[in-house]
Amino acid sequence: MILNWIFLHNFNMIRSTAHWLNKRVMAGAVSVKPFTVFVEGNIGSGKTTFLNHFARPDVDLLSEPVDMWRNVEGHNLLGLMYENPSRWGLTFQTYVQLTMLDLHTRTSTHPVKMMERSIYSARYCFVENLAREELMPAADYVVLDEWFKWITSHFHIGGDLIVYLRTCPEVVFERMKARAREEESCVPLEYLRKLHKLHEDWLLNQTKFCCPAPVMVLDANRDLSEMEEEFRKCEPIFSAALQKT
Ligand SMILES: Nc1ncnc2c1ncn2[C@@H]1O[C@H](COP(=O)(O)OP(=O)(O)OP(=O)(O)O)[C@@H](O)[C@H]1O
Repeated sequence: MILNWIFLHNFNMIRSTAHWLNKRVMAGAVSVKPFTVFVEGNIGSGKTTFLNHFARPDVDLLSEPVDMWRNVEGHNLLGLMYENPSRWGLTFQTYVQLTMLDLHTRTSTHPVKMMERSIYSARYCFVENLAREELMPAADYVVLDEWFKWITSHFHIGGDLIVYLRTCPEVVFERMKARAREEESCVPLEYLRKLHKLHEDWLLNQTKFCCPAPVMVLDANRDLSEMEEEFRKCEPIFSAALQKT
């Protein structure tokens, strides 16, 4: 039932987004502001693979933000955050917010801009999880939230579409173990379950936080080698933007 709903919802959304985008392209709007896609999903859901699938000269790809957090003047902020979230949570999240703002505000001459994650998932999933798990003092949470609200009300973050790579926590847990990223070696399945729930509430159920753009849901549980088929569902939207060139 829910899968039918997702399919119909996605189909209608692709049609209306492609139509709307065509109108923008015809009006020449894309050259001013690229069609901006945020690729979201749990850890290990295949965001980088998705972005790489769309690597072409006309698409501006901003992928692997995690690399920026692993070496900040010699400090591995991601590693510190996992070692001691209560001590380093605010430091790490402040830096994530800064890097996301940098990526959001970078200008682009390409008709399509695709970003891995956004300032929204940082706030609505990761910061929220730290606070709920009481790994972040209430005062730190409030300060981060004040920054978040100020940034999102004073800058044009401007997402046009969110692609949600939807997975089961158990599936991404296996992928995460297999890729063996050093900082993630102690991440338990429970952490992925909590992040999954936060993504679901934000992007699918839309119960707690507002969504900054329409959401397209893809089944990302399939083997990464089979994901091409899912990725192709986005082609009509991106082709409409690329017609400009
Ligand atoms: N705002 C954030 N706060 C805390 N940790 C974060 C945040 N964003 C990402 N991370 C951490 O960074 C690491 C990378 O996660 P992310 O989901 O961004 O990329 P990924 O797993 O490499 O993506 P994929 O495998 O889908 O391509 C994870 O260990 C995750 O917990």
